[in-house]
Amino acid sequence: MATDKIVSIADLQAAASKILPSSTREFFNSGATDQVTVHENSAAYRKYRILPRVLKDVSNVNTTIPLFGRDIAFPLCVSPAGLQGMAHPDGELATSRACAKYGINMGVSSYANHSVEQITTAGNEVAPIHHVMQLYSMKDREKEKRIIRRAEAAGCKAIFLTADSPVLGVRYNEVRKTFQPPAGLAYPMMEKTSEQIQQQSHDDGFKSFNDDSHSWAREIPWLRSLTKMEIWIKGILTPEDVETAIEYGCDGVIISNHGGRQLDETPATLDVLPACAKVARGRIRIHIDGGIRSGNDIFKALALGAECCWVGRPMLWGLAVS
Ligand SMILES: Cc1cc2nc3c(=O)[nH]c(=O)nc-3n(C[C@H](O)[C@H](O)[C@H](O)COP(=O)(O)O)c2cc1C
Ligand SMILES: CCCCCCC(=O)C(=O)O
Repeated sequence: MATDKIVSIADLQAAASKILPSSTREFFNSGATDQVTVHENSAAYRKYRILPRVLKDVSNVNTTIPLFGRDIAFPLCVSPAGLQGMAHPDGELATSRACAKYGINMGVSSYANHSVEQITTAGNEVAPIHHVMQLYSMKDREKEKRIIRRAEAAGCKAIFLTADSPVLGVRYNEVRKTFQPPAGLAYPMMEKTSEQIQQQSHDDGFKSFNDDSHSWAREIPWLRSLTKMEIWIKGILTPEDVETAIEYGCDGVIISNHGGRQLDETPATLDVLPACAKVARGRIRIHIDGGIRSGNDIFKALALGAECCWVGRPMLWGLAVS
């Protein structure tokens, strides 16, 4: 499809899906087991209709919102997603430049194929942009500390602790295709070269780093003792966990099910948003991701209690066609 004919995220997905090799396409597009949650994340937005009031002056609308100490252009940011080098050689550098160009913020995955220093520099060369550093709870706490220190020194404003991944989701397509990151891609934040990555299966790689004994009491005070960056929890789906995040003094939560890639048959994030926003009562920031594919979707999420939306796959599809 000619890029000037791409007018929607569905078009972008179709165009990217034609270009990408099948194992990359499936790694990006699919989710865990039967992908019930992948589909419901987007379907949930179709359950709501928009009732407009008319004869309102819209000649001068302001879509900005404050986030991490400055205004972003509109209530959308780019979720942390690993392995962007599979979509485009510039990977996260290109994402950072695009976010800067459009005045929004970016999450940097611990499994980025470029370093946080390179990524923050790339965006800031275009325009001022804020980044957040995504973290998993790691077995090697010294390595985790080094990631935090590097992120802080590179100017990141927050840690997004991903809380929904004690183990990597069971993704049938990754098993069927024996998914392996392509040779040549490294994880500089995890201090892993391409050669080291190739020596392990994708799943074993994740297991070898990830600490499945994680807990609120272990992670949050420890992170707080190490950094002045804001601490957000990514992957919350219940009002009870919003309340716990408040008790632990977290700055924000991302209502997220990891785009349906972790535990399948968790509810669509939009469906749990109102109850989560209700308990927050302005005591903690509430953002959302999962299945957001249009301005209408952003409008609905904001109407149901989110302050800002984040997107994962649309950015990967954009990288693939650029
Ligand atoms: C290919 C891919 C890689 C991802 N990698 C990470 C990651 O490293 N860390 C993380 O917290 N979430 C990761 N995510 C989840 C995203 O941050 C986000 O929660 C999800 O993509 C949002 O759903 P959407 O893709 O429907 O917009 C990844 C998602 C995709 C599609
Ligand atoms: C060993 C690499 C794991 C990358 C994990 C990225 C991720 O969170 C995902 O959803 O995939």
